[in-house]
Amino acid sequence: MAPLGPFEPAPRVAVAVSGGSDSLALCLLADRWARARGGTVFGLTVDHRLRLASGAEAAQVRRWLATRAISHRTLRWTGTRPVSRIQEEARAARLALLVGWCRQAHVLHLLLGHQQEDQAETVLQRLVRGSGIDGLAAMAPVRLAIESDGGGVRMLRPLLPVPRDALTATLALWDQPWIDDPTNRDTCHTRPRLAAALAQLGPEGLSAARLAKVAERAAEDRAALDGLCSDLLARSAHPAPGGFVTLDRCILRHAPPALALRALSRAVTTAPALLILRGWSVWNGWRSGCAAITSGRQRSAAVVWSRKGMDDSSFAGSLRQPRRSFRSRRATVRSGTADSSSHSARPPGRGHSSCAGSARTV
Ligand SMILES: Nc1ncnc2c1ncn2[C@@H]1O[C@H](COP(=O)(O)OP(=O)(O)OP(=O)(O)O)[C@@H](O)[C@H]1O
Repeated sequence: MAPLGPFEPAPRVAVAVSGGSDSLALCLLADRWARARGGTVFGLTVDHRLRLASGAEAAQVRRWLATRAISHRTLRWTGTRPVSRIQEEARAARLALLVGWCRQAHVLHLLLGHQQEDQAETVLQRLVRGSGIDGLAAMAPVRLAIESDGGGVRMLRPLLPVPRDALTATLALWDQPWIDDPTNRDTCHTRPRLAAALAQLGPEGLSAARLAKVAERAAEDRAALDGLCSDLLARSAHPAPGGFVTLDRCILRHAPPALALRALSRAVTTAPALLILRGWSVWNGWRSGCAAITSGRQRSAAVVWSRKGMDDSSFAGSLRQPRRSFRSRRATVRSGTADSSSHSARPPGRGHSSCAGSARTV
């Protein structure tokens, strides 16, 4: 696994502790690691207030950590209870609370307790969705959570290669009980069903360790492709008048399609305005600021306009391309392709955030 550091000399780290075996073990292990370096651990428990027991569980975690002289904070979710996608909403709210606390306390590292089985289930989930290597790379051991003001927190998952059994054994050794959340076994939820599927395939040789290895390899391949993609963008992007960036279609056209699409996808997600088209063609040159690459095979494509340059990570820019030009260009694309998307009927500058969502799937 990639190194989790760097850490400051006396590291101050927060650990997200639900009270389950994984995050509790992580908190105790992190505490030992930090103390040995003169650092401090803060245990953070989010009380989602979605279950009756959640307040009592947070208080229990606090007591357990207090006996080991580990600081603890309970963060309460005060938002209105969502009516649908409760798990996703709760996870998003939890991360926002955890990252927000770290920012305010000037803690740079937030540790999460996902372990090998969690990673394996994520890989299975992505396989079911038909993901490519980006999806199969599953959860990253290190991720930056960047907030709107540009500040950020490093989210670390040190336990991804560690099997759950090793963690429960560690807790048993230290005589530390944990909270057993029955919803983790409730087959109404996807993850317990995936865990059951994984267990069923055990006799065929499939294991959490193997699936976690798939994720690790996919992450390595993705990193290599990302490097090639950066080279390709550096070679194909040229500044154009008016603050635009033009992507050189010849260079993109001669790149392997998977790489060219990745480059376009990267350009789309870093450009202030974009539009999705479909078909198979590569072209550019519309008012010096437009480039497109599309793939019939993947049925997705992107047109990128950038006023500020390829490195601009904001979607805030507005686009004032004349509709007429857009339509005529769209006709050109259609004439050379088998398919055209309803997205393409959207004039530039309108609703580009929905296009942004599609762009990530490019
Ligand atoms: N209520 C919470 N408060 C703080 N952190 C949480 C909470 N719920 C989950 N986490 C963090 O997210 C990680 C993954 O969440 P997940 O729902 O898979 O864990 P869990 O099964 O509830 O608990 P554990 O992973 O500790 O056994 C946890 O290991 C923990 O670091």
